[in-house]
Amino acid sequence: MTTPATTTRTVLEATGVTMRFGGLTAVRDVDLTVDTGEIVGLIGPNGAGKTTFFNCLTGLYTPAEGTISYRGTRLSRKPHLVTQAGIARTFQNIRLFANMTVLENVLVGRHTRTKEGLWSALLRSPGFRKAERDSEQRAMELLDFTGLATQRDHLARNLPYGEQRKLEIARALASEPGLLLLDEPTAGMNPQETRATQDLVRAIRTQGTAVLVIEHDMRFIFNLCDRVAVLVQGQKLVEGTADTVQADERVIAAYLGTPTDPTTPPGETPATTDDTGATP
Ligand SMILES: Nc1ncnc2c1ncn2[C@@H]1O[C@H](COP(=O)(O)OP(=O)(O)OP(=O)(O)O)[C@@H](O)[C@H]1O
Repeated sequence: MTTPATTTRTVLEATGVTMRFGGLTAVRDVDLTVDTGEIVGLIGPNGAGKTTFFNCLTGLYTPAEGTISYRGTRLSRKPHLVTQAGIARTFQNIRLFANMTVLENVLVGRHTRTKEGLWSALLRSPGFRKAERDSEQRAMELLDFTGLATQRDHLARNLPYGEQRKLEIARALASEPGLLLLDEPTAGMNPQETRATQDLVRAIRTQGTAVLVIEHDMRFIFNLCDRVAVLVQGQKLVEGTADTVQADERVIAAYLGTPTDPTTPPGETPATTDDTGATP
């Protein structure tokens, strides 16, 4: 099914996405697009709904309302099919295979791009061995790209924290995504590692993968992103360039936690409860 409004440049188009947990509306009527060659930031205070929105995009959650399309085609609600379609992600809490090597972790990320089936693998057919060699070559390219090639045989759990985050990115890239979702990629990093991650994300964009990134480090976001969307209490409050977002008083109010509802445009009455009666 194609979405007529989508342009050929649009990689991701999310429209009216709403996700509820019982009485809590964690994401409310959020629209967001990411175009080819873009790095888009998603920011907001703790509990604003950023990770929940990512989980809706990747099929981990099924939104109550809204549509999500990748390159004009509605996405399946099954995470492995979303990856196969071209969206890869990293997680806020690192999810590596701790007792596998660095190289093996990246090879796992290749599985959606390997056509050889179970019997081919069990019989170690020539086709399977060729696919295995190609996968390993691509995995090594990605380890070079992310600066992890010399650690290829180290166990993932023995890597320093910053390198584990890089390995998560390498593994996500192994599925050859057109869109990469990064959930707090610099959490726990020192300033030098954060700058290196900034360069890495730019390089990923240069290689043709659009990026949507959640991050609390504002310097990182404003230095890096072409466009920034701000979520507050599940709603998109503002979207624009770094300058637009930084100058918006409602964004400042949301971060400082002023008692007025920052999602209410000036002159309107603030909403205090959601439609289920719960305070968002
Ligand atoms: N599985 C869940 N069940 C119930 N409530 C949830 C669930 N996941 C998230 N929430 C709630 O939804 C709201 C949004 O949470 P979410 O983790 O998406 O926010 P966030 O913007 O990613 O926050 P942070 O920056 O702290 O990671 C919060 O109130 C959270 O408690």
